[in-house]
Order: sequence, then C-alpha cells, then structure tokens
Amino acid sequence: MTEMLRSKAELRARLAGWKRAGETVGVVPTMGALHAGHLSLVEAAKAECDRVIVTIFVNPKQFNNASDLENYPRTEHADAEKLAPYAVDVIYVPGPEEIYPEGFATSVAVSGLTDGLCGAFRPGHFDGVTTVVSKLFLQTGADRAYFGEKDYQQLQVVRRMARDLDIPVEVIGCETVREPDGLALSSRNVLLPEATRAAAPVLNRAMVAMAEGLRTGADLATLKAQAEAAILAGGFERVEYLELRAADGLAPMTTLDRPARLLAAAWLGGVRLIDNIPVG
Ligand SMILES: Nc1ncnc2c1ncn2[C@@H]1O[C@H](COP(=O)(O)OP(=O)(O)OP(=O)(O)O)[C@@H](O)[C@H]1O
Ligand SMILES: CC(C)(CO)[C@@H](O)C(=O)[O-]
Ligand code: BAL
Repeated sequence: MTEMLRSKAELRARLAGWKRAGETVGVVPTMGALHAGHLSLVEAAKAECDRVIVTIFVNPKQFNNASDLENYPRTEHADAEKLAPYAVDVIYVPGPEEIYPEGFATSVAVSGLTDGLCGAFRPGHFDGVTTVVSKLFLQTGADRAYFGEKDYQQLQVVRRMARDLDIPVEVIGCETVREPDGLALSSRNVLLPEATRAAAPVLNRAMVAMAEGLRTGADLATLKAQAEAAILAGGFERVEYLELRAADGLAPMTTLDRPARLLAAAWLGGVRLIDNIPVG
C-alpha cells in the first residue's frame, strides 16, 4: 500500500530526494471520498510526472455551511484501497495543524473570477479554496497540478491564483467523468436520497438540450427558461444558477462569438449538484 504521510516535515524529506534527482512532481488535490473522477486525475498525473502525490484534506475554510462540512463523506481507508492500483508515491493526509497552525492569519483571495456562479452562492468558499491550494502547492513543490473540469470555476480561479502569485506550477484541467446516464461524478452524490437518484441526470440532460439550442441560434433567455422548467419538472427543488460564460475568463455571454461554457448549480434531495459543459 502507498505510504501515507501526515506531516509536512515528512513530506519535505521525501521531496528533497526527488528534487535532487531532477524528478518532476505532480499533485492531485482532493478532499477524499475518492471516485473515478479523482482517479482520472491520478491517471493523468501518473502519465506525465515522475512522482505523484495525492492530497486528502477536508478543508474547513471552504465550507460556507456547517452541516455540509459535518456531512461531507470521509472514507480514508477506502480511499487508500482505491489508490493502491495506481501506485502513487505518497498520499498526503495533513492534520489540520499542518495546514492551519495556531495563529494562522493569512488568506489568499482571487477577485473578479470568484464574484458570480458558485462564488455568489457560497460566500468565502473560493477564498478557502485558494488559501488551501496555495499551501498545498507550496508544501508539495509540485511542477504540475491536476484539477477536474467538473469544478470549472475552481479550475479557472486556481490557475489565476498560481499565475498571479508566480507559483511555478502548471495547472492542468481534466475532463469531467460521468455516470452512464450523464450525471457528473461527485463525492456528494452518495448523499443523494435513493428516491432522487433517478432524477439527477435531468440537470445534465437539460444543459445538453440548451447547448444544442444555442448552437442552432435559438434565443438564450427562452432556452434558459425551458431548461430551468425541465430541471424543476424533473424533481429538482431549486436552480441556483444556469449561465452561459466565456470558457476562458468566465465573462457573461449572450451570443456564441467565442468558446463558451454552460454552467449550473441546482438542488436535488437537499444536495447541491453542479455541472458544466462546453458550448460552441
Ligand atoms: N466527475 C469528475 N470528473 C473529473 N474530475 C473530478 C470529478 N469530480 C471531482 N473531480 C475533481 O477532483 C478534485 C477533487 O475534488 P473533490 O474532492 O472536491 O471531489 P468532488 O467529487 O468534486 O466532491 P464535491 O462533492 O466536493 O464536489 C477536483 O479537482 C475536482 O474537480
Ligand atoms: C481543490 C480542493 C481539494 C481544495 O480543498 C477542493 O476544492 C476540491 O476537492 O475540489
Ligand atoms: N469540489 C469542490 C469542493 C467543494 O465543493 O467544496
């Protein structure tokens, strides 16, 4: 079984040898409860880097809701078993004091990109993400870092943060892995009440139909209203947002004059699901 390291001192000792040997290091940051989406990031890292570190840390600073943090699935033993076939070099599972030692007083925040979409509905969330991810980049000294497109806004925000702070890491986005019915894999999917699981792909289906409509030139507002109605009729309680944004930079868009992304968040069975797909 792959070595699990719990302190940055142990991690630093391991890194020193790799760096001396001129080996490239890839990191896959996660909050655990691993699924095939995470494993696709591990596969990409293994293919491109000499050494691979998977981090598992349920970051309290990025949860804007106490019950979301409390209910977040924690499955460390199963996670290690799922990673075993990939033979990564280290699973880094820092305790809270390794990330937020007594007296920790610093926050890393990206403005602009974090204003809308998930940023508007999860106050403080992205500051928590960029604070922890900057620490994980610095602690692991990674040359490359792998993130899922499932969390598309997060990917853009992390990329901007690394660029703005001159952290010498290449941030790589990997395609969303989905269930056969289209539902994007997510650690929170296990929290969906059984009776609601069948309704979950309605979100992706409505987005795909909306993207097709956009490609044929139909009116954005009409398509959006139709998609929201379909999502609610399918059993979702609420659509938080459903927006067309520039694929690069996330500026709001009304026409398909450059590559775009359709992004959505909606609630089903008390669980918040997000998804996004390319358009144009
Ligand atoms: N279906 C997926 N396809 C590809 N990457 C994914 C997928 N789901 C998550 N990831 C990526 O895995 C990394 C770790 O994500 P995280 O541990 O939060 O899992 P998650 O499934 O996104 O959980 P959550 O329920 O918090 O959304 C992130 O870069 C995330 O984008
Ligand atoms: C990047 C991350 C591991 C930071 O806690 C988290 O936001 C996630 O799992 O996507
Ligand atoms: N997958 C992004 C982490 C979060 O939802 O908090």
